[in-house]
Amino acid sequence: MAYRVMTHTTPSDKPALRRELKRRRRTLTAEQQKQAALALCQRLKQLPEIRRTKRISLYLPVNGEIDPTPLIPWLRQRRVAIYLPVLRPFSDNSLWFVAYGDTTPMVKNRFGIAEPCPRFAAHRHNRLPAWALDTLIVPLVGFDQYANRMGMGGGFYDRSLAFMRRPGPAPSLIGVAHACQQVDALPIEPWDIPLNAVVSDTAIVRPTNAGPTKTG
Ligand SMILES: Nc1nc2c(c(=O)[nH]1)N(C=O)[C@@H](CNc1ccc(C(=O)N[C@@H](CCC(=O)O)C(=O)O)cc1)CN2
Ligand SMILES: Nc1ncnc2c1ncn2[C@@H]1O[C@H](COP(=O)(O)OP(=O)(O)OP(=O)(O)O)[C@@H](O)[C@H]1O
Repeated sequence: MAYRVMTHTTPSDKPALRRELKRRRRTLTAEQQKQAALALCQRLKQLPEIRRTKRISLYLPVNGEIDPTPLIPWLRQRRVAIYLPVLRPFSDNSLWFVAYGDTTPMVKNRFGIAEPCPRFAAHRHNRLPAWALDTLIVPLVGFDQYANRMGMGGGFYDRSLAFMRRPGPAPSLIGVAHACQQVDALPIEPWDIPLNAVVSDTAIVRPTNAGPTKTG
């Protein structure tokens, strides 16, 4: 069951809503987290976008985020190349996507999230810009029934995905979150890039014509 609180959210409520949703996921037990991760990955494996992916980005979960990593063995079996988001050095809150394997050297970034180390990421052949991926698994703090998203608030994904506004490559964007991170309606910001779907441990949400559009 999705929680339903804080309807009719206005942009000024965003920081409070973000705090509340981050708090909710931190209260889940280790067992609940494990079950949610498995249920999430079962759903992800059914998605056409994931079944045809060749180059996908995932993330390593922190602070109660739902864990997409049980998908990794299945992806490796299918010879899918796996990438992780890395904070781009000398750039304004945008991301690179760096190849991730068993032997990739890792360090913690300034948010305490493990990522491939800068020396590894510095080699061009180890990384891709977002437009060169075919699928991105996007970590969400919140989502609604129209597949609108709320992230950590840094604008990292929005900035890295700004190319989606122009003609050209358009990777599939799959948001993931716990069911308890669903709210009735999220405020839509002009810079928001629409997702193809949100997948939780209990549902797959696709944007519909019935919902608000995100054209700003
Ligand atoms: N697991 C994971 N990796 C990810 C993201 C994410 O949301 N989840 N990102 C998605 O953008 C990027 C990192 N973006 C982030 C943006 C803000 C905060 C943040 O404000 N964190 C703490 C403060 C921690 C600190 O300053 O030490 C907070 O929650 O208050 C963290 C990560 C790339 N990697
Ligand atoms: N394409 C962009 N160019 C410049 N600034 C941007 C862009 N996209 C978002 N921002 C800025 O990033 C900040 C955070 O945006 P928002 O609160 O929507 O984050 P979010 O969607 O929750 O985070 P994220 O994208 O990291 O998941 C805003 O102040 C916004 O102005």
